[in-house]
Amino acid sequence: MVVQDKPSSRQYGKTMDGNHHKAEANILLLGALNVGKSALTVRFLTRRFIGEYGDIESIYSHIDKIDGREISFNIWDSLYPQSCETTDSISEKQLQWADGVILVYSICDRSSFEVVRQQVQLIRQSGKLSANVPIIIVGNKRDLQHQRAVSSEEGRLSALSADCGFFEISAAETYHGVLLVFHELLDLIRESRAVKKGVTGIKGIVRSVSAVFGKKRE
Ligand SMILES: Nc1nc2c(ncn2[C@@H]2O[C@H](COP(=O)(O)OP(=O)(O)OP(=O)(O)O)[C@@H](O)[C@H]2O)c(=O)[nH]1
Repeated sequence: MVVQDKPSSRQYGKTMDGNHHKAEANILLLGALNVGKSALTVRFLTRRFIGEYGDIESIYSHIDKIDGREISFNIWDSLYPQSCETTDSISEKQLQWADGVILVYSICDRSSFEVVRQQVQLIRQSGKLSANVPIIIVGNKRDLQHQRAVSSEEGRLSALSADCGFFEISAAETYHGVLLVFHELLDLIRESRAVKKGVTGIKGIVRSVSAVFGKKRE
């Protein structure tokens, strides 16, 4: 694992013509304070849950092998700005950098769910190219059922209405759920790149048909 301390679009972003010449995905994690963004990142990178993470904003680089192919993940674990209005909680630079976004809330913290709802609107209504960026909404801390403040249905519906993927997971309890989130986002990123190039693979067609007929994808 290589820890990068300074987000840099020159180092990790797309090339000047917007193409990626190697299998690389820039993934931006957003969401309110204390929802588990760092826990998710560290779980994905190390398979471990260490409990306390500190307030560090970093880009982590990690190479993974998926279906026999090497893919380089760059993960921007962001800090929710405490002093800003929610409307300023995502920077232009972050959105330009990101190939895909994971929006995290805690199922026990209603206000963190509202932050995600605002952030998804902010992205989708930005009127920029990045408005169509693939997004997955994640309800974390699923292990804390007794403190649940947001139902699964509500989370799922919000995601559906903004054309986002949706997962409920516990970064504390399992690695598998976290892995699924990143792999699903990678699939969406690949589809989005194929659509931009005018090529829609069989998987994309299956997804479109599934969406029309309401088949669950999880
Ligand atoms: N029970 C439970 N606790 C979790 C889970 N994920 C994270 N936590 C705890 O929630 C707290 C916040 O986790 P972080 O990963 O630091 O959250 P963050 O969103 O990165 O927080 P900031 O850096 O403040 O923005 C820590 O005490 C974690 O141990 C989970 O799935 N279940």
